[in-house]
Amino acid sequence: MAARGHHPSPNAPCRLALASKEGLRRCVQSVRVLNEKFKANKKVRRSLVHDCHLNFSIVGAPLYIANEYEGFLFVEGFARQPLDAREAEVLVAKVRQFAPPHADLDRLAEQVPVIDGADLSKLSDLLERAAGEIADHEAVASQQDTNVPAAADALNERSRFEKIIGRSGPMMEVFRLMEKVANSDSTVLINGESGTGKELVARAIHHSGPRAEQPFVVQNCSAFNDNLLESALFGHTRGAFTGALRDKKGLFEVADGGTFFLDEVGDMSAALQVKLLRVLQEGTFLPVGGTQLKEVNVRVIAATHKDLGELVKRGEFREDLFYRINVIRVQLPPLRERRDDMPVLIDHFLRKHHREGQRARGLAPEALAILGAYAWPGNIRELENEIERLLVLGGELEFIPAELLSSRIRDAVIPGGGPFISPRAHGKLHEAVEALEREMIQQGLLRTRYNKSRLARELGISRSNLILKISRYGLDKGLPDDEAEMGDA
Ligand SMILES: Nc1ncnc2c1ncn2[C@@H]1O[C@H](COP(=O)(O)OP(=O)(O)OP(=O)(O)O)[C@@H](O)[C@H]1O
Repeated sequence: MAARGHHPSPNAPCRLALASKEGLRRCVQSVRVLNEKFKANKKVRRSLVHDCHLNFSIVGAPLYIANEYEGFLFVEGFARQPLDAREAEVLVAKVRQFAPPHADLDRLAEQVPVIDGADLSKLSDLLERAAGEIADHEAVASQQDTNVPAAADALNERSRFEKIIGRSGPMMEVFRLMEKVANSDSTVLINGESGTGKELVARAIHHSGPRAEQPFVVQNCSAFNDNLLESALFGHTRGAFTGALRDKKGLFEVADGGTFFLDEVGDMSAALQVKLLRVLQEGTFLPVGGTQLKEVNVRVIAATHKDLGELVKRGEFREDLFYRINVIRVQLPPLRERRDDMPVLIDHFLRKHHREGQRARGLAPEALAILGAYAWPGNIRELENEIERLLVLGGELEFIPAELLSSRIRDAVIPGGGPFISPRAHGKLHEAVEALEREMIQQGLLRTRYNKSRLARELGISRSNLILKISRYGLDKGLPDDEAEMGDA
């Protein structure tokens, strides 16, 4: 609901930090923390304020419809008081991690909007009132449609891991293991290349276990330098370092009662590995600059694309920590080892990214063949991005043709980038001639933007003959109507 859509902030530091994928991820993650807080405490019906990874504030009001928490409305990207020199320096250092390499970071602090005490409480009231009005509106709407609760029940009855798509042998293994670990509290290590769904699996384990109503907190251990990561994970006390103007809770505290997903755990420094081991063994930690141990009850799910066993051998990862987090290991197979899942994944992403007015029902056989032969270094994330792109470019066609695939993918499968006409030196002559004819017509249709009269002229055949061939080769699926034909028909 309210927290689902995320739009670039007009605030300059946020905009720069949102320029990178990691920056966007961290921003979404900061907003999610507020969501988790609301979810964790259903008694909170007023606005809450939370600091994001850039130390800006986010104020959010929970949205309850028929007494069910549905999300929250929020405003983000402002400071509660003008930044002092040290805070400005910290801001620049943080933004630099995410901003494009040559971005101008001068005078960044001056561009931060400030919403102080009185205005902040007005803003909070406004958000609460807006949430109230949405709830009232929804209550009226749901009275008009008594079938809505039944539909919601039907949805809940579907598979526990329904967001994770896959039917291949390796994925069925993963689901079996997930079923086993979901109800336990044991630490889980998820191993897999980038984009194989590690975070998705961690979320699903959390949401199908007893901690589902508690926070799910994510931190990527390679996103920060050591000091910032330590402070993010364990918090700090006022005065712990220059610029630490107040006590700050760490994410382990935020995750208390819930699950902490530590991504890229293999990138943690030796010092932080010691602290993590202590939380795992004793449930306690010391905030930066603190003298009093804090106690938490957090389930840790760690992930890495690295071979931790190998890191242990090289002395880069503590052996005792390795054994502590490697209690249950979920190995996520790369896409190239589960090609049986490609059709269902493609179908899933076509539905997921379908926009109003698009007709695409699938990909043309050539496109599927090329996707099936590609090595997918970026795994499912890369496949999802490609399908989203194809829908933008060819969504108005019923079957998206291979010509619209990214040249990166086409070139990797067919060196030289096509065209897709490959001479056949064997087999029946009439079959080879037909294959060539089909390819020429298909590519011609794309080249002429489906102008059959022009293509018929180019091919030296009559328009009616071309139409017959188009239908014979099944190339009419997704073609615009004749009347809509553009150009000189
Ligand atoms: N089996 C799957 N079914 C549907 N979507 C998937 C599946 N696996 C991954 N995805 C989608 O692919 C994208 C990448 O997944 P995710 O972020 O979980 O991967 P990751 O392994 O954690 O990546 P990284 O290591 O780069 O952080 C997400 O949009 C996710 O929803």
